Amino acid sequence: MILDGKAVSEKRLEILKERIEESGLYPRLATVIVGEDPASQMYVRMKHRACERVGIGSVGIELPADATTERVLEAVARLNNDPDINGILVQLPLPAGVDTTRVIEAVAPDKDVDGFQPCNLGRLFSGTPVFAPCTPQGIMTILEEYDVPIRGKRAVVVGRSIDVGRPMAALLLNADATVTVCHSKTENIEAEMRNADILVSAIGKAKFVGPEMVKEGATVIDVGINQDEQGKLCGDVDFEAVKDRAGAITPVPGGVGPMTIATLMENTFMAAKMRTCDNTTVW
Ligand SMILES: Nc1nc2c(c(=O)[nH]1)N[C@@H](CN(C=O)c1ccc(C(=O)N[C@@H](CCC(=O)O)C(=O)O)cc1)CN2
Repeated sequence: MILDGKAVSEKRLEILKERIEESGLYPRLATVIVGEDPASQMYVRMKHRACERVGIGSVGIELPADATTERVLEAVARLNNDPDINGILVQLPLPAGVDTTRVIEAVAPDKDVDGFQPCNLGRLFSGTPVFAPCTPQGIMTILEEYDVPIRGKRAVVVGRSIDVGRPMAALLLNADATVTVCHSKTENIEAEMRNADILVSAIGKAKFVGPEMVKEGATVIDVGINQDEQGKLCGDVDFEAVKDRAGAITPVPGGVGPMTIATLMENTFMAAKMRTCDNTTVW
């Protein structure tokens, strides 16, 4: 079975559009991009287009590649204090000269629709998430939409990044999976991966996952955004080689990527709703 993230994202965006209309709210997202990385520019454009589609206002802050950490922190502080902004997203990766940790930590937790701020990651790991990072939360939505069983299953997450691997492990654990996180120092990684009922690959190595690493019938989730030898977009999984062994698999493109953006829209609406509840939020 192909897990069609594009189709799921379309469905979720349509539902969200209706909910936003019914709410009478006009949520607003601010994006911050530093530098001119073409891929980051494309993702930010996609986010603004999605905002327009569902009825979320958006503003884009563009800073030059040589912006200092202080300059980026100033922009974030201004957005934190702007009562018209519900969600703030700092597009990653930031240029090498900018301290990513300081910038992420500076985002107000109740506007952190990316879910990377330590308060939000802490809540996620304590089992009481507010905003979960968009890519792993989008994967949970795909699993839910396709009724993939999680409780009691063995899940293996390959990659331990703050934006995908670690929060993915927390979300699967919160859903009662038995979770293993593998990384570059894991011994006998293939044996770990072959144990997985749900295998999530987020390592950024083109076609790294072959059929010999996949248990027959496993659900395989590919978070990779890589280029193959011909420069064509491909995932971490060798899709053609693995698809007949897997029980279910996400393609690249059209799998996890579109869900990242749909989830960002959902998080932004949630931020706007939380603000209107009592103007204090859970923080
Ligand atoms: N602040 C953030 N930065 C980054 C995040 C994030 O969640 N927050 N994730 C990635 C990039 N990303 C969104 O920012 C993203 C990546 C891919 C896609 C997507 O829909 N991809 C399409 C293919 C598009 C193409 O043609 O290249 C797909 O997979 O079908 C959306 C968003 C890193 N930075």
